Amino acid sequence: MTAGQPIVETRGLVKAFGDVIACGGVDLTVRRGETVALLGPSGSGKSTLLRHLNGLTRPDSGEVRVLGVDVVAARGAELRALRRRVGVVFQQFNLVGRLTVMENVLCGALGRVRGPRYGVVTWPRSLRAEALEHLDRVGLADRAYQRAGSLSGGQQQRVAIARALLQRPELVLADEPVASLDPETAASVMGLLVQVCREDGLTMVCTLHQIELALQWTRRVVGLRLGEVRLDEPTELLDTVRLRGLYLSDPVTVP
Ligand SMILES: Nc1ncnc2c1ncn2[C@@H]1O[C@H](COP(=O)(O)OP(=O)(O)OP(=O)(O)O)[C@@H](O)[C@H]1O
Repeated sequence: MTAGQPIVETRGLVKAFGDVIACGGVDLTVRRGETVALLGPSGSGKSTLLRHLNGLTRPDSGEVRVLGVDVVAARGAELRALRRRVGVVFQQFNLVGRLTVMENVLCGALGRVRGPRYGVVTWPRSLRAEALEHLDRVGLADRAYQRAGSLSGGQQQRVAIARALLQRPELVLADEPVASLDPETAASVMGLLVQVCREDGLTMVCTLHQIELALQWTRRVVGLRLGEVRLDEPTELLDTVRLRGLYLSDPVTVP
């Protein structure tokens, strides 16, 4: 893909759960290399929008194209192939606590090997070396053979980032990646996530609750409210006061 090419495109994306309109006709284009934060109050549809991007949720109507793939039409092998190109970072890290840090990171490469793996030594040496490099990038190479469950929340999320990188993704989706962390750890993990994505030229879309982190680390903010895009601007044009407008109890428009 060339620079600036659309990586994510949604057109008229509608998704309702009963009477609740989670996405009310969302048009969104994210280009290669962008780092985008989805902001908005609880229930504004951020996670639902994100889940459409790797086919975890299917829309009632509208189009979703990711990395050139029609996600709405994709099934089976095509959807699995797309998901191998999309790294996901979850709020709760989703590590296997009883496995070592290294084994958790290696799980990011499951789409690149054939057959099951039992223990670190059954993975190709080249993948182990690559996993260790990513652990080094997130500052945890010295913890490679420790049980993942024994790490702090911030460390576990760093392992999850290394796992996502080992997938060699083109797009990273992060659903509230720092919501479970204390403010200082949240800021450093968010900074790390953006830094590694930039270093590798990856496109990143995340949902966030912290306005300050969006302003500090992402290049563009898409503000949602009641399932609609109310704001879509480069971060450099935004400030805390304007973004707080998204969260007011019943704003007609964001100033
Ligand atoms: N699987 C589901 N079943 C029923 N309702 C759902 C489902 N998923 C989402 N919703 C509803 O859709 C709306 C949007 O939810 P969503 O989780 O996308 O919002 P959000 O902005 O990510 O919220 P939060 O910041 O609290 O995570 C909410 O009213 C939610 O209750």
